[in-house]
Amino acid sequence: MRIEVKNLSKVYNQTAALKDVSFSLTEPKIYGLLGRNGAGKTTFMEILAGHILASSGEILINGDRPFDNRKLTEKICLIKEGDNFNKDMKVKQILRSYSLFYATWDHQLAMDLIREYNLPLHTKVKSLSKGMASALGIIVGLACKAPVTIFDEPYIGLDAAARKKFYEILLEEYEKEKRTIIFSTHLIDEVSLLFEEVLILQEGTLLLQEGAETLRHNTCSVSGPITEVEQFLENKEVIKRDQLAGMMTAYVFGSKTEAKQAGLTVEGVPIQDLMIYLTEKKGA
Ligand SMILES: Nc1ncnc2c1ncn2[C@@H]1O[C@H](COP(=O)(O)OP(=O)(O)OP(=O)(O)O)[C@@H](O)[C@H]1O
Repeated sequence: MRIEVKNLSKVYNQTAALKDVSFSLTEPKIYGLLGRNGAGKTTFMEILAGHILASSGEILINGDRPFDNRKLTEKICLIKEGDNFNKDMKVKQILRSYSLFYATWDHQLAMDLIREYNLPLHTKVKSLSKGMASALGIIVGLACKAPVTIFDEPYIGLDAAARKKFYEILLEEYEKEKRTIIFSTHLIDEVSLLFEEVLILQEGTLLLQEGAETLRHNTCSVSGPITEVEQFLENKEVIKRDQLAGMMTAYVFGSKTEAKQAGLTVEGVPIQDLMIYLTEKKGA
């Protein structure tokens, strides 16, 4: 589905959460929506899902506005950090209600995931542990197969193994059938390999929208003796430098080929460090 964000602003009382943001998501991809605390990510995702209204500007999904638009919201699923479900309903009832809402619901996948995450079908949401409630969110987000699926820090309380399983299944399902997945997380290093495109919000404005491959291609981590690394860094934009025992590792904008030719050890730059650098630089 084509998502067009046009001059989007949202003001809560005195706080401007989004300030005249414009961009488009034109293809089904896995998008990483990143940014520091309070950057406006949740606000954006809630407007996109039709849960709240913008103060000005708009989001159009295939040309339509999502707010109060049942035909469109049946194609969008937002899974948040918590409070996704009615606490007095049992897991089984939650699955049933979502299966009725989403025409694309995959019952078999939901049942497989219930087994995978060992969730009790007859327990009320209020009696689930934090991790179990997150697992239920993930199950719903995956099984609804909504053409626009949004995960906003969906895994509070889930352990590392359960999160890894989630990433694997997300990728597996995405490979079977591409859809627009927007993923917001602070555990960037864990998830960044999934991202095909990265958007960074900074204090309510869009700082960057770039293909993940391009980001990886245009940056590199170089290591070697301090003098050789410093020589390579001359006239380049440096993201980060670390020194230890006469050796230096630096993250830098530049081509990996050039760094290899300089005899340095070359690796990729973690997207998390890039995000920190870009948001600090703008804020400085
Ligand atoms: N309901 C609300 N009422 C008042 N201010 C709000 C409300 N929701 C968000 N804000 C403010 O809007 C700004 C953006 O918040 P938002 O939750 O969208 O950011 P975020 O990028 O999702 O942050 P985090 O990573 O911490 O979850 C913040 O300054 C926040 O305090």
